[in-house]
Amino acid sequence: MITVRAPATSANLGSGFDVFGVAFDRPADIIRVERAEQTTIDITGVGSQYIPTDPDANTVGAVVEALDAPAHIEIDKGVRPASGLGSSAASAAGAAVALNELYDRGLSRSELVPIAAEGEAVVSGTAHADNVAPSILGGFTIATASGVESVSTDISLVACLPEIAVSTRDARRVVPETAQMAAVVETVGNAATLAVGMCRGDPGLVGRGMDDPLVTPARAELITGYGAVREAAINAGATGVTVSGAGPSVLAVCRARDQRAVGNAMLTTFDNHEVDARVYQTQVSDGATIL
Ligand SMILES: Nc1ncnc2c1ncn2[C@@H]1O[C@H](COP(=O)(O)OP(=O)(O)O)[C@@H](O)[C@H]1O
Ligand SMILES: N[C@@H](CCOP(=O)(O)O)C(=O)O
Repeated sequence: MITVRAPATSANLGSGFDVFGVAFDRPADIIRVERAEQTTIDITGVGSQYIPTDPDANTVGAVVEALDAPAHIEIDKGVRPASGLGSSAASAAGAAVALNELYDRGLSRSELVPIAAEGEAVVSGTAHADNVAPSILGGFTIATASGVESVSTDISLVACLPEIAVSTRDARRVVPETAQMAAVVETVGNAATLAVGMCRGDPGLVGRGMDDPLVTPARAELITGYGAVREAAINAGATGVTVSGAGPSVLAVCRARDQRAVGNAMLTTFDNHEVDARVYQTQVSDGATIL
C-alpha cells in the first residue's frame, strides 16, 4: 500500500486566472492505494457524503485511466469539497503521486501535473492545472499549456472558508467571455508584480499583484459578504485579498505577525453577515508527500 498526503491549494490568486496556484501546509487529503483488478473507491472525512465513489465521476478515476493503474483507493478528505481550496484537485494530485509509485511508472512530478488535471475536467469541465500543480509540486506555481514552473517562497496566507458551497463548474459559468484591452493590460501588470513578489518573498508585492478586474468581480457576487470581508482583512493588515479558486473561500496575503488579526477580522465579518466560517492560518508550503 502507498499512502500520500496531498495539500489544499489556492488557484488564480486574482490576476493569474487558470495559471497561478499555491500549496498550503494544511488542510490536506490522505490517499491510500493498493493494486486491484478493478478500481474501487472508499471515501471518509469532511464532505465525503457529497463525493461520488463511482470512478467515472471522481477525480481519482481519471488519474487511474491516464496511468492505466487500477487500484483500491481510500480517500480521507481533509479538504472540503466545493470550497475553493482545491478539494477535487488534492485527491487527483494525491492519486497521481501514489499510483505513479505503486505501479513504478517513473514519471516526474511535472509529468504528473497534466495527468492529475484530467481529474479536474471530470468535475469542472476543464482540465485546469492551477490547483493540481501546487498540490503535486508545492510552492507557488505557474501552469501554462507549455509546462509548469514552481518556486518555493515564504509567504503567509489566511484562507477563510464560509459555510456556503460554490461549485467550480457553476463559478466558471460567470467568467466573462471577452475582456477590454485596458483590463487585460492591468491584469498582466498585476500578475507580473505578483510573480516577482513570490520570488522575493515580499507580501506587499504579492498583495498588490492580486487585484484582478477580469474574473474576480463576477465571482465575488456569489459570496455573501465578500466586499465587507475583504475590507475588514485589509484594515487588519492584509496586503491583498481575493476569491480563492472559484470560491467561496476568501484568500488573504499578509505578514506573519498579522495572520491572527486578519483571520479574526474575516471570521467576525462573515458572522456579521450571518455566515458561519472557519479560518486556516497557513503559508506557501510543500507539495504532496509519500508517507
Ligand atoms: N475526490 C474528490 N474530492 C472532492 N470532490 C470531488 C472528488 N471527486 C469528485 N468530486 C466532486 O467535485 C466537486 C467539488 O469540486 P470543485 O467544485 O472543483 O470544488 P473545490 O474547489 O473544492 O475543488 C463536487 O461536486 C464533488 O462531488
Ligand atoms: N482556475 C480555476 C480554479 C478552481 O479552483 P477550486 O479550488 O475552486 O476548484 C477556476 O477559477 O475556475
